[in-house]
Amino acid sequence: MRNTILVIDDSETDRIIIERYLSQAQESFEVICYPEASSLEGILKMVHIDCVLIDFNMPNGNGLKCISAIKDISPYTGVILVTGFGDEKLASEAFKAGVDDYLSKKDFSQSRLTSIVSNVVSKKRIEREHHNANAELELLRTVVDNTPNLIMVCDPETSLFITFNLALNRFLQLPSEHIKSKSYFHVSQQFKSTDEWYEFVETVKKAGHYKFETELTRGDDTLVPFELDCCFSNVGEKSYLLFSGMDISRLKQVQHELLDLATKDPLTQLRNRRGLAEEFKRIYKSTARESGEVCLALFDIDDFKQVNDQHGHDVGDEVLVQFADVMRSLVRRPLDIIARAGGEEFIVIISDGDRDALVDIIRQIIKKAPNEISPKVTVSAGAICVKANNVELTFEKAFKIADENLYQSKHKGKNQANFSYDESI
Ligand SMILES: Nc1nc2c(ncn2[C@@H]2O[C@H](COP(=O)(O)OP(=O)(O)OP(=O)(O)O)[C@@H](O)[C@H]2O)c(=O)[nH]1
Repeated sequence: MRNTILVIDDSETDRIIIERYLSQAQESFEVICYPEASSLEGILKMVHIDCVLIDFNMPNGNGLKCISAIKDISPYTGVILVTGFGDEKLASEAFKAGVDDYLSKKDFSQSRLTSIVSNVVSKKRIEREHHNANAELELLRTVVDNTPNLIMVCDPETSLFITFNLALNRFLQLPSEHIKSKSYFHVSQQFKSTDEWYEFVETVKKAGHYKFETELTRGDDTLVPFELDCCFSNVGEKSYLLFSGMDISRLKQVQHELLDLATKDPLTQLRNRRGLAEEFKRIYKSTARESGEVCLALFDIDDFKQVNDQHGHDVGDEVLVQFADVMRSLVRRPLDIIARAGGEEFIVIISDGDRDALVDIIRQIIKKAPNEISPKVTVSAGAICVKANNVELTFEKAFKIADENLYQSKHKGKNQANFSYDESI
């Protein structure tokens, strides 16, 4: 790399000697010479100068006066004061003013000149690189502190926080000195013991990079869903566990809302038919394991067209909502399902109980509906009740049989339920 040296000396002979010495040096120097200091500021602003050699004694002022100007404009340009006198007092004054070195014309030689210039140039380069690295670090720290993501660095041995960003202060509502005495366990209930922590550390070590979803405890003790990205970093002899955590509560809420939109009937707030076949399969399998009964029933409001025709569509809607409430009041076990199949048709899947209890729930719905719904309506049902480990039954087949029984109920005069049991399938 070529270094640019600016020589300011009113003696032409000295300028020529300095230029020749530096040009012949092993290091690559580009030399610019000026007889006086008036254009110093302009040059420093326009050209990158690695080092200025300035003569102490010049007709329009001494070199010392220019030093602070050089330092102000270009703090990482080296300054070497050149003088013909060379006394100790001047040297100490020059260093106080900020020169990087001092060269007396008395013991001027090519090797002395080039070695002083080289040293000053490399010293200033190191200072500049150091300054730039610090500035980059500071910039990085600002970025890290301004990211909304949680950045946490933990000791893999103790799980203690080594360092973290401001987002963690805000999340925990704690000052840094308090956080530094805490560990990852303070923010997460993910691990029940230190053994589980070590197991996790090993998993990250093996995977290199590990991403997972978890809940972190905020300062106000609320649990917030987070996606954590975790990896190992070695600095010197020590290993650190780095976490970068993104708050995914909004994402989870949107996912939940989308799932609701996809699976919920907006009028009755019951679920719709989506995913019902898989759910029936799951319930059927687990009931079969316990040799229990499963009942699938189809309900249809009788003469519903007349309700709409006589009272209007809005009242018809209200009837549907009221019937949903009637079913909710009777079908209440955690595994039970009530869904709107479409129009005025509903599906109930119940499994927790013996056959008589399940049949009774279906009959109670039919009995309760006319008393609870206004304008008064009756309801018909078709159902299938089976001992789950007795017969193989898919949702589609159960639905078809229940639908045939519903047809029978309508055909026989409505306001009733008809059932099929495993013996007849
Ligand atoms: N208000 C309202 N009406 C609906 C909705 N979905 C379907 N319907 C109406 O439900 C009525 C169903 O009529 P039908 O299929 O003839 O049956 P029904 O009058 O109940 O006669 P049966 O089933 O034989 O007792 C139709 O008039 C549909 O327009 C809804 O979301 N809201």
